Amino acid sequence: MVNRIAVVMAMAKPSLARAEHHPMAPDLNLDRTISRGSSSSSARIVFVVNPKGANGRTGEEWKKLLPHLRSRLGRDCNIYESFTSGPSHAMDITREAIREEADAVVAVGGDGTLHEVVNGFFWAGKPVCACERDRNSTTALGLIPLGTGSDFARTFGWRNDPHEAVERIARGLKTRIDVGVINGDIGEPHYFINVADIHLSAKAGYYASRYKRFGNFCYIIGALRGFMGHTNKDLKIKVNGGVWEVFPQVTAICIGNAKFFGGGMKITPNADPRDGNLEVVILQNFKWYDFILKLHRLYNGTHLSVKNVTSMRVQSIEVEEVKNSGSIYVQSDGEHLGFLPRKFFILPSAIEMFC
Ligand SMILES: Nc1ncnc2c1ncn2[C@@H]1O[C@H](COP(=O)(O)OP(=O)(O)OP(=O)(O)O)[C@@H](O)[C@H]1O
Repeated sequence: MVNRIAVVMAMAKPSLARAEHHPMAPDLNLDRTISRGSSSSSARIVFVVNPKGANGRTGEEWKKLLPHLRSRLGRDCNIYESFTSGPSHAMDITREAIREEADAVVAVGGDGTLHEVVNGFFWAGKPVCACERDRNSTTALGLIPLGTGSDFARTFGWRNDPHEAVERIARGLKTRIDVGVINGDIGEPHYFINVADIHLSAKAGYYASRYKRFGNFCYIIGALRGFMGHTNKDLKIKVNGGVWEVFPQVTAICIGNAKFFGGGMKITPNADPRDGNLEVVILQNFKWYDFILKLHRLYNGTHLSVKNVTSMRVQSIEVEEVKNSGSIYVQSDGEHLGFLPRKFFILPSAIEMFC
């Protein structure tokens, strides 16, 4: 699909008129057309760029990448770029791109940007679709990992190397991946692609996000801040719609569609975003010194045999406090999502992704 024709540069804003080379679909009302393929079948790819990702590095790397992007994809694709103006904007851009029949939406940034793009694939609890489009042709997801942690990419062994990422898109190979869903008192469901987590790690992540300017060091600052005032809590858990079970003195629960979080910690080492399951890892009765003694095992994914660590594969899991305090943090893909109770479940093969 992605290997033909010539580069056309159009640096002005695209009009709402139908694209000259894509008569069946309207031009995308996005920030800018970077390059225009010359065939009527040119794929339309929207790059959603967070210019502030990784402390501004994403925006700079994106600018440097453009000449390569044009030369590698420009012959075959109409390429659009759209810069996010702030939190949640990537969701709106993605929804608009899907409704306007984009062939792919590519998140350019970190896990937060990817998370928002994934959430943009859904609206009011259903996948967004282009009304007039053939049911068999959907919008694919792509990723140019350029964030601080870029943890989702690690599951596939992808580096923060934008040239490699462009190559994956150029190859055009795709795989269907699962998406996690979170329901709670938040009205609409929320989606995650990487890891959702509860209690200490989620609190640490909440604080880490305030210190992204320090790069990966933000996770250490977040962890130290998370420990302040932390107490392990008795939680009730229901797996796959079964019976409620009490897990005493829970330190953290991590629910992985993929393997890594917190800037490279292999927390759910058996998770695979293509297997229709979530891997749940429960840490109980951990003290601060346990993290120091066992940190290397958390990073290399050998912690499942450690005392007070439980793991299971689930399709759904509900988590509540035994005594409700409303203060147990919940995080999804590194984004703060409020507090318990919550239900998590898997949507198998929900999105097609360049791999
Ligand atoms: N223009 C913008 N200005 C400020 N914040 C933005 C802007 N666009 C998006 N954001 C927010 O920035 C957050 C973090 O971005 P992103 O995930 O790309 O980088 P990161 O946090 O450095 O990387 P990682 O999540 O992999 O650690 C996103 O969740 C998004 O809400």
